[in-house]
Amino acid sequence: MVKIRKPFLIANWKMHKTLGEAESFCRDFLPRVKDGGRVDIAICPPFTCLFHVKSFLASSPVKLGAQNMFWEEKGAYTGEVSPVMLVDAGCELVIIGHSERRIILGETDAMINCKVKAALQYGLLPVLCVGETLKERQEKKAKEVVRKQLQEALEGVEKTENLVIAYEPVWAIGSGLNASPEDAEEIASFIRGLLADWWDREISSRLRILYGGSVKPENISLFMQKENIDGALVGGASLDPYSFAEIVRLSVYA
Ligand SMILES: O=C(CO)COP(=O)(O)O
Repeated sequence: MVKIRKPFLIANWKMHKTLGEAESFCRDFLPRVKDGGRVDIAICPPFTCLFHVKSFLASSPVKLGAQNMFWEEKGAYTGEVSPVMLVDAGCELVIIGHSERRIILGETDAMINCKVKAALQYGLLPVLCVGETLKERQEKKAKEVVRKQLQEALEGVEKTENLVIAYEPVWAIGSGLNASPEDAEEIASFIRGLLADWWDREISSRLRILYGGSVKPENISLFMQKENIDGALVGGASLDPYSFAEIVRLSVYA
């Protein structure tokens, strides 16, 4: 199948890696992904490693991203990091609304909406995460939940191509239990349909929708073969340079 959208593979390291470990990853990973023409690749390290990782990415096609940010430019917000600071550290993208932040840290759809708007305002590509819990899936509410999360996150956001949506069912994250490629495709296609209704079909057909949740070299091709899945947001398997490089390689040839 020929897709018009370029595959996008994003490593979300979550709260893993010291400076030394990040450096060692870069030394092993970057020589394996020299050809950036056919796929977009990004690494999202913890804040403490951003600037250091950027120094290794200078001559590579790999982009730098953050895992979160606050929406204000500066001020008395102890512990927060602003979009301006992320751009300054070399970031091009930022993950917003990850389920771990929603569930463990109490992030609301309204906060996520502020973050999406701030990312766009400061020139960062928002990677907006949505996805249902196991209970919601069992109650057949997956689409309803995803629709509400998307609607609230994009409230007041002008139609734009500078957006990536990551469908990450909560029960598939870090569990080893990936969603079936068919279930993931059903939701990805639902998301594309919503964006076509809310914005327009042209923009919606160009937006990249990623799947996330227990992606590994053994299953990436199955997801990439689906019409509406344009890549993956990878947690655990992105911590190992060889496994993430293999995921990138397989995503191009699926
Ligand atoms: O949360 C994820 C990526 O953001 C997925 O994590 P795992 O790949 O470890 O399941």
